[in-house]
Amino acid sequence: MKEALRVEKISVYYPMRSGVFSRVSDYLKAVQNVSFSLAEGEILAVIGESGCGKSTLAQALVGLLPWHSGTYSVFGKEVDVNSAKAIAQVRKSVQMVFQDPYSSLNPRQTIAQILTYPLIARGTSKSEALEKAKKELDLVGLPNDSLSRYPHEFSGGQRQRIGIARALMVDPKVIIADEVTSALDVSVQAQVLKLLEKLRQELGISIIFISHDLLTVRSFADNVIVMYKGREVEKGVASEVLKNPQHAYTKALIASVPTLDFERPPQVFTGDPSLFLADVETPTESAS
Ligand SMILES: Nc1ncnc2c1ncn2[C@@H]1O[C@H](COP(=O)(O)OP(=O)(O)OP(=O)(O)O)[C@@H](O)[C@H]1O
Repeated sequence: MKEALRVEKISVYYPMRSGVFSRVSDYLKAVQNVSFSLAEGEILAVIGESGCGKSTLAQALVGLLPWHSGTYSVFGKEVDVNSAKAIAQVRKSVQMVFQDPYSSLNPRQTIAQILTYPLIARGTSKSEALEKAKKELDLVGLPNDSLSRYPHEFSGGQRQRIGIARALMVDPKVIIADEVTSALDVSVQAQVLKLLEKLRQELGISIIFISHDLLTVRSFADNVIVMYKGREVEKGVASEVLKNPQHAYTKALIASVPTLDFERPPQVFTGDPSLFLADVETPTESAS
């Protein structure tokens, strides 16, 4: 299968500021040396506890955050990760759908304005953009009369569909879905997952699926990366990693979801958390 994305050793740091002049005094190393490859039509899950760097990774992949280091290729073409402009270009083929369907849509804009903006900004005519918006609304299962309505007139699941339709407006090859179901009811979650699966099947779209929900990841994703404190600790076929985890942290993560572990009774990890990183390469680069 063709490779959609290849990321080698991406690191993303947040500057920490202190003092009267708000100088950068240190860096928070939110993502450190994470590598992966994403094939066309693949669903790759990224899991790990809150704060482990999943959203930071996602945002860096679409140029919303600067890279500290690493290399990036998109459909075989190397991207200059030191150029914010070059990474922003990636958004022509890599689109992000955000966690919160309530705040990710501008409440003052109609759905028509929200959907057509990315195309009109690129020079497409209004009528052509509107035709495309109707097509994408149809694909995500919303009626055309949604176009004249505002985000508050829709349910959470419908808003998430609108978020997905907005991403689809530029015909992306990859969608990064950052916790797209976590704000939704269970039954609505299933509908959104079904929609993502349809996009993969019908359009061959690859999906990076960021989630806390290990049960969903086990059934939905092909492969998984497990992150802990900004680093990858384990990766592989999702069903295998979640059935037979090798790393102490993955085991602990799974143990916190007792229903996932059919073969062993529910257990709580009581070991030293620092052991999780014992077999992970320690980065040597400096933030300066
Ligand atoms: N804008 C920011 N400035 C400084 N630090 C940040 C910023 N955003 C996130 N962080 C920190 O970076 C680390 C990684 O955060 P991130 O949001 O990527 O984690 P996450 O795994 O997506 O968490 P969650 O599952 O809760 O969304 C955390 O320590 C977080 O506090």
